[in-house]
Amino acid sequence: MKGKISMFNAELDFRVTDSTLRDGSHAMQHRFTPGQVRDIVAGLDGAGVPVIEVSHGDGLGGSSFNYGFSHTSELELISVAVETAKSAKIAFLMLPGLGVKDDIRAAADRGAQVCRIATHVTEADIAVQHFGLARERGLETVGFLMMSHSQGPEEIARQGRIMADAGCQCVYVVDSAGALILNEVSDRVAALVAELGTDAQVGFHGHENLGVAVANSILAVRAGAVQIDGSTRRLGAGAGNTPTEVLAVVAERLGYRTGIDPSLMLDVAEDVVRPLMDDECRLDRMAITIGYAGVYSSFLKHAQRIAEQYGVSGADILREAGRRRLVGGQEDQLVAIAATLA
Ligand SMILES: C[C@H](O)CC(=O)C(=O)O
Ligand SMILES: [Mn+2]
Repeated sequence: MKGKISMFNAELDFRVTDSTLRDGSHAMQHRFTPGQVRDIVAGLDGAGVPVIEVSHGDGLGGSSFNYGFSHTSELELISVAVETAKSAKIAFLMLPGLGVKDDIRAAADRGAQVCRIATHVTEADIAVQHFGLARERGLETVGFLMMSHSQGPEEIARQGRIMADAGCQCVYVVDSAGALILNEVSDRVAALVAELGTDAQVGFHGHENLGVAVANSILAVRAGAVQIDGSTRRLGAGAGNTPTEVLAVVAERLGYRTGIDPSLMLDVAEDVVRPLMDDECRLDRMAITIGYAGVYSSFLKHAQRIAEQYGVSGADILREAGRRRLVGGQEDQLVAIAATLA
């Protein structure tokens, strides 16, 4: 089933999905409460953010010993988000294998409207049946090619074609490691745009580990991306994501229509999200090392904890993880690296 696109961006130059309540879950060690979800969704919705993603940081089914247990079940959080949002669509993320098809059904039953399915950048084929199911259920579909820095434009285009042919309506270049810099984003986005034509849209999800997430996002738009992810106050894995409030201001300055009111967005960042954050998402030695070494951003909290347990350098663990080209799901190997270093 090809993903003929509905014109959901007709009045926007690009559509922002705010991932505070999903990617930010990594930074909050998956401890979001129903009250926090209600406050953040109300704020983002009021500021005009069109799509809000809610899930465990590692997607549906992520709550586990390996990834960290959720404070509140993500299905409950999705219900709260759906009840609270007046205009915004609620999205969820799932990684095939971590989540299963019943999770997609359950999220749809709770009223979520956008299904985002993430695979490692070379493994789009594991999501084929999930895109099919999501389309059958009338969900809008998005495909995440994670760790996109690790493959060149040609391979990204090939993997995007697999997703689009399976029913994915927007394929994202996902800079999971925050390792891509400027033209490295444009080249990948442009290759997807050329491959997919009108079969599917193209999106970009950035991380701030090398300090260029907003610039990367704008370059993605210039290369043809029409969906861009952000996270309020950058709350996300590693040094966090493209800050939604900055993206809203920069977009307005550049004349792009996002539907987001920058002033209201600044209020949400400062008055709603900042007070509930455990800590700022710092652009420090470990976060920068993640971008530099090309490591999955959500390894940060795991590496910090394991470094302390073993009395070794967190940055050394991350450098070795980059050398071994670890991918999401291999969090346990950080322990093996720490043990060797110790
Ligand atoms: C499951 C990951 O956290 C998805 C994501 O946001 C990324 O790869 O980046
Ligand atoms: Mn991310």
